[in-house]
Amino acid sequence: MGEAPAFFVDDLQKGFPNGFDLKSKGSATATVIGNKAYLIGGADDESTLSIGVQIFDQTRGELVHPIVLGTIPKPCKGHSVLLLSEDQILIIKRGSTLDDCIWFLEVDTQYVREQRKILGTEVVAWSKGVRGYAGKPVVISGPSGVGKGTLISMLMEEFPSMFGFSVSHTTRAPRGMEKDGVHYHFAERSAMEKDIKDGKFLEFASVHGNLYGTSVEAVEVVADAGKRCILDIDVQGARSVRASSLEAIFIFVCPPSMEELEKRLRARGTETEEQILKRLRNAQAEIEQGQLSGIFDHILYNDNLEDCYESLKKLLGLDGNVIASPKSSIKGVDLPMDLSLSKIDQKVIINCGNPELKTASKNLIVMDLSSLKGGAPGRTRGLDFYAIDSFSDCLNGFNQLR
Ligand SMILES: Nc1ncnc2c1ncn2[C@@H]1O[C@H](COP(=O)(O)OP(=O)(O)OP(=O)(O)O)[C@@H](O)[C@H]1O
Ligand SMILES: Nc1nc2c(ncn2[C@@H]2O[C@H](COP(=O)(O)O)[C@@H](O)[C@H]2O)c(=O)[nH]1
Repeated sequence: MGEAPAFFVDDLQKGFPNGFDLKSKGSATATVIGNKAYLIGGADDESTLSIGVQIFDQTRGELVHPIVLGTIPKPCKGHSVLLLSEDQILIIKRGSTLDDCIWFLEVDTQYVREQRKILGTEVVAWSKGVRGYAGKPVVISGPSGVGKGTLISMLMEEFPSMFGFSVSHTTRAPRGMEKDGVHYHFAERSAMEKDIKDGKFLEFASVHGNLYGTSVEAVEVVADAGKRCILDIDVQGARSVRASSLEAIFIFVCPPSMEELEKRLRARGTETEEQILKRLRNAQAEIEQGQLSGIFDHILYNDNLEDCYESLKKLLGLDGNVIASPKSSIKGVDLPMDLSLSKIDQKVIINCGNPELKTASKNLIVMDLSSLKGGAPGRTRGLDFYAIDSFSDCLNGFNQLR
């Protein structure tokens, strides 16, 4: 037998701890984890309600305003919460489409703990649930001129619906054909430094005299499109991502020789002589680190471009046996304003209680937590929904799996 429904979460909303002013018009929810109550929501006006987060520390009797990382959900007309674990709260936006209704507030995951240490204050992080089964992000590193950009362009051209490029920020000047927002977000150093301080970057590094970095948003945008994210970053950046909680595949691209690397850099014709020399000086150390640091899962040698591209596809599982993503069962539904949530083992059941639910005669929508991957920093991938007639369908299905 599976477990009985854990609880109906809306009950939580009735019992705020005493001793503080919630400043809400009755739309906020409180979820208690240990000695902390996470207060989510608050009124902007009568119709749309922003989803702010405050923490009431019951031990100290203090209301804390945490640093909130990740993209904050857009205001909505109301929300429901469900405590998933000691480190994560599920938020369902009422009256939203299934593509924008599932959000996770991480309160004590590995990422949040790391950020709390770095930022020295209370931190929470949002991660939006996105549909689709895109694989782990792919980090590609290697010395300047080795051909990373060329390989990535080939991949994106052959598999446009599968991969999306993480557009980095940089303080370097654009090259002739480069477009802001496409190749890079070209940024002022002071603005970028402020954003780094505010926790908006997954990683950053000083490379060849300029600042480069991957914003959390850059990775989220790709996941929102249901695509697999590709990051073209230097070895220091790869090291930071490896140390972070973003699960990724790490690939290092090596040149056949330093002479060939120099030839490619010069032939590209995008750098001054001084910059070429700087990049070549840095290349030697990067190649050593790439091969010996243990950061990378795979090393590719880019001698012949076509051969190297074939090897890249092979290690990404793209050599002819592309597995089709499972199709989501429900599409195009708007969740009603009036819903309740329950949890049976790894399944969250959204009770829409509305026979006029547009897609189906069924009022119970199931979301399977066991298929979820990723999380902050970035999106929570692998979201899928299906409809059932009754709670017993869920229990039966669950029993059959055992
Ligand atoms: N296997 C190869 N053989 C010959 N030329 C190549 C090969 N791969 C890439 N190139 C060429 O080398 C040059 C550098 O490639 P690319 O710009 O992709 O390097 P990169 O690693 O992205 O560099 P950076 O880190 O500076 O952005 C380009 O002109 C590209 O056409
Ligand atoms: N750590 C990071 N490194 C990055 C990022 N974006 C690019 N890069 C690396 O910088 C060098 C130089 O790039 P170029 O476009 O000026 O030739 C190259 O090795 C890139 O991989 C980033 O966001 N973070």
